[in-house]
Amino acid sequence: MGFPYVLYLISQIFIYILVPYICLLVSYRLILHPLAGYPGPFWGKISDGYGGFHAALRRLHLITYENHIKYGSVVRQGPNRLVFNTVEALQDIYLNPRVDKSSLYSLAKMSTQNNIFDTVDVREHRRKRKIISQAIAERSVRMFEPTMSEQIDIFIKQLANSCRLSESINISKRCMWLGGDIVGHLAFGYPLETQTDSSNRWLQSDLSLASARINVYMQAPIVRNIEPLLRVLFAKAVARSFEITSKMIRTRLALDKHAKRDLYSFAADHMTNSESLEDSELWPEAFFFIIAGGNTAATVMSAMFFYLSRYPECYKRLAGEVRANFHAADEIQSGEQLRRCDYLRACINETLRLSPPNTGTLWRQELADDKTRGPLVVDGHVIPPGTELGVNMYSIHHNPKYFPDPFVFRPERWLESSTDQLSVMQKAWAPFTVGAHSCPGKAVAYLELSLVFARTFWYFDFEAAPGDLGHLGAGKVGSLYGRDNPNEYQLYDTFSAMHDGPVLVLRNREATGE
Ligand code: HEM
Repeated sequence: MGFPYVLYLISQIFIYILVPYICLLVSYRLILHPLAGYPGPFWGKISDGYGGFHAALRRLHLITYENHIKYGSVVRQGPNRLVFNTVEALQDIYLNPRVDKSSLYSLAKMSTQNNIFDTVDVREHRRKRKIISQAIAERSVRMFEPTMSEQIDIFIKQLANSCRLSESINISKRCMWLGGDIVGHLAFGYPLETQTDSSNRWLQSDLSLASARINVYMQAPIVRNIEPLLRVLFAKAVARSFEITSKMIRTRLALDKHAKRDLYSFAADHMTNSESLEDSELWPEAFFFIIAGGNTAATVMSAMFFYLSRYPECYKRLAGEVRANFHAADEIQSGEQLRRCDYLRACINETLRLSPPNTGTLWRQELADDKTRGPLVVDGHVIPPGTELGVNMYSIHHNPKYFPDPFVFRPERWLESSTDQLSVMQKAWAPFTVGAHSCPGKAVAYLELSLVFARTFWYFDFEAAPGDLGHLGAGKVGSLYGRDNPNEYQLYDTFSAMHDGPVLVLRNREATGE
């Protein structure tokens, strides 16, 4: 066997084995895995400020590994990206009229019309925001409360049912169904009924996929070029999403404009509207509502169930507060009694700190037509035009400079800290972000979370399921990428985070006699 033959053999091995292997590996690690949105060995710990796709790049050594917790207040992510971890940067970026959403947001567009989220034109965004905010402003939320309340009653009834059957409950799933059903009503006035009927439950997983898509495109815009291929690969998912959206639209259009307190009733006169999703300006907004409002609230609920089942002192204090403030289940609604539940609000705020649903970096950029003289300065750094900027939400919420013992669930910090410390924490706490694009759904989220927990504590006691089941959702000792803390609820950065667990067992409260 001569030398040329060996060379030939090596080249054949390279062409037929190594090249396909590398292609498969790259497509699996870079595209399919992050798109699928499932936790696995190639997902980075979010605390590094990169999460999702960048974790995959890092694994392939295509980017260097730098991390806030090790490297401090600002890290470079790629040639034109800076991620900060300070209060100064939060204000300099998100509250700065010279800075707005990065053009990356336009990559999220799904139909021919933009929605509020993927609109990067400042004036156009302002117009949409004015209309949409009305639908979820505090006053409108009060009118929507009876509908929300009905959905929460279904959630409670189903928990009671599982209690009766002595079932362990994966609460993450229940919260996803509840969150989806509430925003289905809020957006389209439509009963998705995922809590009671399993046939529409695929919607939540498809929406998680849509959210992972946004994340991948924002982390690596080049991947957007394979969208036509993805539409073929995920044709079934795309078709059924369009089918259900059309059904929701037809059902809603058959009713009077003001028959429901939903987004349609507020926006119908102000946005172009048509039965065809392609032409309508309103329906992409309503569809975005389901992504924005369903999964986010479900993440906070799941995380709060997790932390309360791990911190018995907090559990006891919250149970005591709820049971002392209300005398009957039907009193649990918005109003003075709910407002008096300070510890409940502190638990929600502490969960939003530890587990913000938008765990990653919300990218911003200096406006292209910025006429202001002088360079843009963020936290003392001069920023070259075109640089993408952001503060990583997970990192700043775990920065010990602002939150002592950052990994500990301590709702008391929101009630018992000194005025100075409280002011520091409030400036660094931004789960709804701040500025022109901050979340307009905050009032909906607080009411939903408060009612869910007040009613759950009214009817039940709960704890983590025994054995291995009870560890679902927790970090595991020995895991890589910082996922080794058994007391930390695990989130996966797919723009609006994914999660699984905790699994709980519930008991009916004896005091209620049920
Ligand atoms: C705990 C629950 C929630 C959290 C933590 C949250 C967080 C956020 C964040 C961080 C943004 C900014 C995203 C960005 O700049 O890229 C946002 C935007 C938005 N959220 Fe929420 N959200 C929650 C619930 C809701 C709910 C319940 C609704 C609607 C019913 C909603 C509707 C929206 C809308 C329409 C936007 C786009 C605002 C704009 O671009 O001007 N959110 N949310």
